[in-house]
Amino acid sequence: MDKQKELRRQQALEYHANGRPGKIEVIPTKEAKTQRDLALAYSPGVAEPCKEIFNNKEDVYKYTSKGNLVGVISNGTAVLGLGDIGPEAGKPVMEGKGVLFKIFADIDVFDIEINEKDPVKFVEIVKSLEPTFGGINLEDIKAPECFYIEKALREQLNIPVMHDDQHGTAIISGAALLNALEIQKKKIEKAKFVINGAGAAAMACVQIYISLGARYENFTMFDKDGVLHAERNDLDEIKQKFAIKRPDITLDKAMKDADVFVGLSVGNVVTPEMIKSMAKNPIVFAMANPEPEITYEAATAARKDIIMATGRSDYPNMVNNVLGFPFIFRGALDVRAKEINEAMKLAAVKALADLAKTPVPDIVNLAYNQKSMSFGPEYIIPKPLDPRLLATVSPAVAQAAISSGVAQKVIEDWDAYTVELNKRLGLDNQIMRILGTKARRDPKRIVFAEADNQKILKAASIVYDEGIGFPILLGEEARIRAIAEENNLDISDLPIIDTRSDASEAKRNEYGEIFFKKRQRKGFNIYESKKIMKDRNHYGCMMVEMGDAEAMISGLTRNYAEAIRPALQIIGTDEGVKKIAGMYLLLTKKGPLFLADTTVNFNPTAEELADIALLVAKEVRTFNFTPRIAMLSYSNFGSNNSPEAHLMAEATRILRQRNPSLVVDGEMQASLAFDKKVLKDNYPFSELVDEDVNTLIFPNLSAGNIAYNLLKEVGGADAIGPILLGLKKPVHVLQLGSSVRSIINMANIAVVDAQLKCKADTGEQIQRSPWWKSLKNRKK
Ligand SMILES: NC(=O)C1=CN([C@@H]2O[C@H](COP(=O)(O)OP(=O)(O)OC[C@H]3O[C@@H](n4cnc5c(N)ncnc54)[C@H](OP(=O)(O)O)[C@@H]3O)[C@@H](O)[C@H]2O)C=CC1
Ligand SMILES: CC(=O)C(=O)O
Ligand SMILES: [Mg+2]
Repeated sequence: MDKQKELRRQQALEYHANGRPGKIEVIPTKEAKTQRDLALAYSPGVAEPCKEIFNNKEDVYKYTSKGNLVGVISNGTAVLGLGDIGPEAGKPVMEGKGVLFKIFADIDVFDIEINEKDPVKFVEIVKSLEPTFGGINLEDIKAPECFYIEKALREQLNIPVMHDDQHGTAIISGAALLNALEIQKKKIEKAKFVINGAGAAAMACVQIYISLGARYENFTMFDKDGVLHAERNDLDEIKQKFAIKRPDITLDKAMKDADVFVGLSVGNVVTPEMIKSMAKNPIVFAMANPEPEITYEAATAARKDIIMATGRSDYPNMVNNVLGFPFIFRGALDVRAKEINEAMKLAAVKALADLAKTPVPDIVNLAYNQKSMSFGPEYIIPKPLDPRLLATVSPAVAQAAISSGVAQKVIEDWDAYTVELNKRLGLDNQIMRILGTKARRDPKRIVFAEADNQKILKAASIVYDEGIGFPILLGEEARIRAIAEENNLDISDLPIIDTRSDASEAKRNEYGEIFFKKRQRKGFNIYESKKIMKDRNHYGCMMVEMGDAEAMISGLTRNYAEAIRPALQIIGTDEGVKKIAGMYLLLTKKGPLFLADTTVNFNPTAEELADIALLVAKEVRTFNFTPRIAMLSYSNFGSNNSPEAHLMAEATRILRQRNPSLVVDGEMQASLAFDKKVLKDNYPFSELVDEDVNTLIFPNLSAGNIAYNLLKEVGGADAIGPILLGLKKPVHVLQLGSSVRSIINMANIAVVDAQLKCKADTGEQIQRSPWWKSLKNRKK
């Protein structure tokens, strides 16, 4: 295994093993702290809902989590393309599906791995679980058993049951196929299909293609034993429908002049020659996971007129059932559908296909760092990070359930339903995913000034491996290599600069002279200016200033003020900015919150507080949020006459004067900022009465710093920062004790910041560097 693959393997294992093993946990939805809470949650209080449900079974939806709980159930017989690896080995995938259900559609999941291959017994087991679940998503169960299992469960259960590998895949690939055919100007009735794989996913796909207009006689299908032909006596009823008369057809013969290839089998079974022999404007969906039947690179190199899709997220056109199951179940659960029927599946196909043709919103372009993604060969289906999927696919499915008579609950107000869906999604959990994707589209060079720190080095190697940026490591080479070796980190592609070494002397002198010009009347002579370049923070900032890198990350082991000073001396503040400030982004249950100043200014004046708020507002907008600012205090709108309360009232006044369109109010208590009812009842004049506050400005550094630390440590919020605001170029200083994860988050933010600030620098210099070439090659 090459080193890169080994690293990824280790990271995946570490990801799963770190902290609480696995990827999911159960969290109570009700207060369960006091004796009273416990008496309600459990005995004696719990007996009351029990009795209600006993009298009326339907009330189980009212008093328990059943209505939002899906069972992801597998016996591990066809796990991804890994085959029959058993229920325990399949559990990480099932937990993963649970994660996707939650983050994309706010559906809770119990993953259930069953040690039973006998389909009849399997059905009995799953059937007995009906009381627990609002729906059942069967996963990674091999064909042909899965067909019997799904059919039997659908017939016998009163809750929606869907085998994801069959219908989830069929729905997504059906939508992608319709759009690909349209772009390639082909008619589905006439298209010739080659299907490799005749298992769960493939059989459902071909059946949906038939419902969409494809003809049986235009299919040539293969399984492990070759082409499905009439003389074979091992074909079950479903395979027989696709059997052809010619037993001598091989995959390469079948591919000649085919319009569409669909792979749902195993990786690397299709050659470039086969792709070359296909008809004009071919469509290739190589969907085996994790290795497709042919790589994206090989297929697109073989044909320029191809539309190519895989099941992977790292290439254009990801045709993967993740685009379906969360949203389909959301719609089905919300109308308490008894089943997921053909009408609902076709509604999902149409909704997905149509969504791809509508203008892509900024947030999706931002996520994929595209100026304007639009319907075409590299965008035939919406992106999984598209926040519109939930509010588009789920209502279509719900509507179809209602019209086809399987819904037990009717939605009257569709607008309100859309609002509810969007609320469920919450932009907060998307924000880092979006920033990560954006960073990866246009990675920048990041100087890590303290690369001889184990956490930094680990983060840097992940930043490189994930394509977020190109780390340049500052520090003593032998020491850095030893740490890498000890931690099994591959840093062979990363440049290391020892700022103290003789080899760096020329550069030190060059930077020193420039530094001297900047600081000669501020206490530095030429000798000191050159000498100070031995300091990694000075050297790193000079690299950013001179365009030898686009961003710097420092701190962690240092005094904060000391780490910022070189940035101020060398890079300086943005135009019009008098003072820099520090902000934290906290991902809380109430959504993302931006807090300032948490890091830099001890006791700002009212003018300075207004400056800070304006800097924060600008940054918040780069995250694609509209800033809605509360100026915090212990006083509400003049309720206290102290100088501190006046300070925030005055800062609010100045802010309004400087930017009348800004949504801001204060001074106010933090609790009031989040309690719209109390705000409305008592202060109906406030600008924030109908607003969801997302930005908090604190009266001084103590308050800001204490608040973010409490939110992080006690409130369970994820903290990202400190994000330095107001510098001309991105330099970020880590807080002592930052985790590897938060260093990576900072690198993401630094790269996105650099994309905005250093547009001119992404040229030749990066492209010439060996690590850029190697990363590009890996991504191809
Ligand atoms: N992108 C996506 O969204 C999805 C992708 N998949 C992928 O599709 C693949 C199949 O999954 P699934 O249908 O659930 O599994 P199944 O086990 O039900 O089906 C596998 C099928 O592939 C056939 N097969 C195996 N090896 C070959 C080969 N060398 N040439 C031709 N056919 C072969 C098998 O043949 P036989 O019938 O003779 O055993 C069988 O028909 C997996 O790689 C999976 O990851 C699955 C679901 C969704
Ligand atoms: C995507 C999926 O469900 C599979 O590959 O099995
Ligand atoms: Mg699957």
